[in-house]
Amino acid sequence: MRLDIQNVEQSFGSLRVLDGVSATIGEGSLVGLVGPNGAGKTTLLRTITGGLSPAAGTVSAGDAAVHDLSSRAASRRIAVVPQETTISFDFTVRDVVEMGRHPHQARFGADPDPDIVTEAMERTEVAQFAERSITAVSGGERKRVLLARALAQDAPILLLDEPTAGLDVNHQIRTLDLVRDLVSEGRTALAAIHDLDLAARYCDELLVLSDGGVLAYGPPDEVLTTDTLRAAFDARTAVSENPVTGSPAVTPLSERADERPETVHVLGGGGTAAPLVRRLADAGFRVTVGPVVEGDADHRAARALAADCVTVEPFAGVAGDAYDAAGRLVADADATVVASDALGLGRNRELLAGHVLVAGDRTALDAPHVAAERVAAAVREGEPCRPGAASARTD
Ligand SMILES: Nc1ncnc2c1ncn2[C@@H]1O[C@H](COP(=O)(O)OP(=O)(O)OP(=O)(O)O)[C@@H](O)[C@H]1O
Repeated sequence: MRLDIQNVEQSFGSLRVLDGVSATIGEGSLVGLVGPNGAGKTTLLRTITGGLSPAAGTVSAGDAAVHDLSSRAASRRIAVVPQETTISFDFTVRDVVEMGRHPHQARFGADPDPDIVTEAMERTEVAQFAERSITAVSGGERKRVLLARALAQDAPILLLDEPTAGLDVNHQIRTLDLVRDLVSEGRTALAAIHDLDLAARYCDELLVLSDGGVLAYGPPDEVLTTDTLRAAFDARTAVSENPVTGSPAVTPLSERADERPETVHVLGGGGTAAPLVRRLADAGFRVTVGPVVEGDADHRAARALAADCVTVEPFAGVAGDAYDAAGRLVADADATVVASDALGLGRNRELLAGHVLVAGDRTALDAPHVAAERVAAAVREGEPCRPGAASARTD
């Protein structure tokens, strides 16, 4: 069933939290709702379920406007796993999961499908403590019980508010695997997820909420860019590819860039530049890189940091264009670092004339923090450039 959110507005007193949010979640897809604290994710989820009436706009589940439905009818279409998991009454786990069946029960009739409760408990791995009081299970277990309740509700649309928060790594993965299974069975899911890497790995699309509006909505690898993350979270990040899952991986970087407006150019090759590039970026420098071989570790590090980078084809050698482009980056940089003198300076010697700081030997590889500190100190002192001293070392 499709979920359609059209121009939804929501305010608390004078605080405008949602300011014209629109998105369509297609049937059978899992969309991750991401955004900074206070962006309005929970408010949007509560508005979709009918828990809050929108100040303006509409939410449709399939062909019905949710806010025109009775709460029973709405609950047959949309099930929720809330963020707040405190349940203080002394119900058993099974009682709580059975509550999910209310929308399907006639007032004095039997549940038309009682097995669904057992199945929901098995799928969420809570059956083993079904008869225990809900007050006597851990926070993570309670979260899974609430997921079981939502499954028992057997609604085509599933909303999840931080389904993995407080879960151990094993149950984070199992929970999202289960949500993925539910989606492949045809359910439509919208899940607020703070962990961007998990969101990118599991969701078909990400909806980035920021300042009450939709900042971006699309496949994770299109949405998770350093620019969007800066705009949404006001954070400096590197976006790379998770080597195991192939999905985007977001690494937040420290925010010292403003204190260090200098640019450092790194010359490397064969993976020698990557450790230093990361360290320098983390120390707040703007970093440029190259020439490096297309697709190698140095190139991947530069791409993850959205750093200006000159690349050459594998085995092609550095051709004139790449050489000139690298020359421009060197000329624009406040300092240039040769990550490893194993490169042999060769033609680079010309490139570097007047801009040289050689990190030297294996320091950049084996102890990038030492090399980065050295570069930082030299740049701070303003004397990294000894004209023509291409072979000068600081180690
Ligand atoms: N009942 C309420 N009364 C007043 N303000 C509220 C209420 N509920 C939420 N807010 C405010 O609305 C804004 C959005 O809150 P919301 O919980 O939707 O954000 P969120 O994106 O889910 O945040 P988080 O990532 O921290 O869970 C926040 O500034 C919050 O303080």
